[in-house]
Amino acid sequence: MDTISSSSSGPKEHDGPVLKVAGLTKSFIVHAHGDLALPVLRNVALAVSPGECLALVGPSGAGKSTLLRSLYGNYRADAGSIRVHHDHAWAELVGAEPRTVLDVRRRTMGFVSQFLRVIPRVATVDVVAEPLLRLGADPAEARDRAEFLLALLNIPQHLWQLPPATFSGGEQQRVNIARSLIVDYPILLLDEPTASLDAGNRDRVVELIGQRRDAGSALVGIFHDVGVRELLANRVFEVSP
Ligand SMILES: Nc1ncnc2c1ncn2[C@@H]1O[C@H](COP(=O)(O)OP(=O)(O)OP(=O)(O)O)[C@@H](O)[C@H]1O
Repeated sequence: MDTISSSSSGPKEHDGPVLKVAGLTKSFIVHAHGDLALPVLRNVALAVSPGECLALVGPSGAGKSTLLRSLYGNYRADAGSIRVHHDHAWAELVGAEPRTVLDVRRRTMGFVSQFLRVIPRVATVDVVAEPLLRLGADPAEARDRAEFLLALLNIPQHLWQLPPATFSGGEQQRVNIARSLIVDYPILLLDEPTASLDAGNRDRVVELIGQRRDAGSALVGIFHDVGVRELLANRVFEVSP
């Protein structure tokens, strides 16, 4: 398979960890039950370096998704620190201003989820190109790269001009992967990136993500498929309930 390169500065800028988590603690407050506190993460500490892929493992309900979403800033931590190497410095995400979190997401830390947040009426090729355009890329170059990724991920060409709202689950997932990989993020969070894919597409996505790891991205992921985990992860992190 072709190796893709990006117009962004690329992941290999820093030796040592690019993501450092310490003392991370998170409870959910369940308002329907008298503001009951449900502790999920207690004192989590981890670090991930360029070229590494850390798999989050643990039983269902242990807190893997909560940890991944907390790293991306979707959930607010109660205590602790999430530091990301961003713009040649360290950005602390716990307690950060929303604009800091958004800037880290735009340039440094991508998230590949199972589900595409469909934007109505926007053509698939533009959905995929958008993260690169936001970084100021040339529109023709962003479009070329979007088309390249869509072809690589087996999205038929006649679908590229249509909005992905009516696509199958697996097609939407591949559009989402193309959109998440169009920027060469130094850190990539992966939530079951191959969940609804057939074997051929799963292998292609695994290869693409493996290329990112080998090119120096730091990956943290949830991979329920043991075969996928074994191909991608070089370390595991046990999330305890
Ligand atoms: N938004 C929320 N509000 C309240 N409780 C939540 C919320 N999200 C998750 N939880 C609870 O936190 C715990 C951890 O959930 P989480 O989804 O992180 O587990 P997981 O390890 O990813 O599980 P699985 O492997 O089944 O996806 C569960 O008990 C869940 O019910």
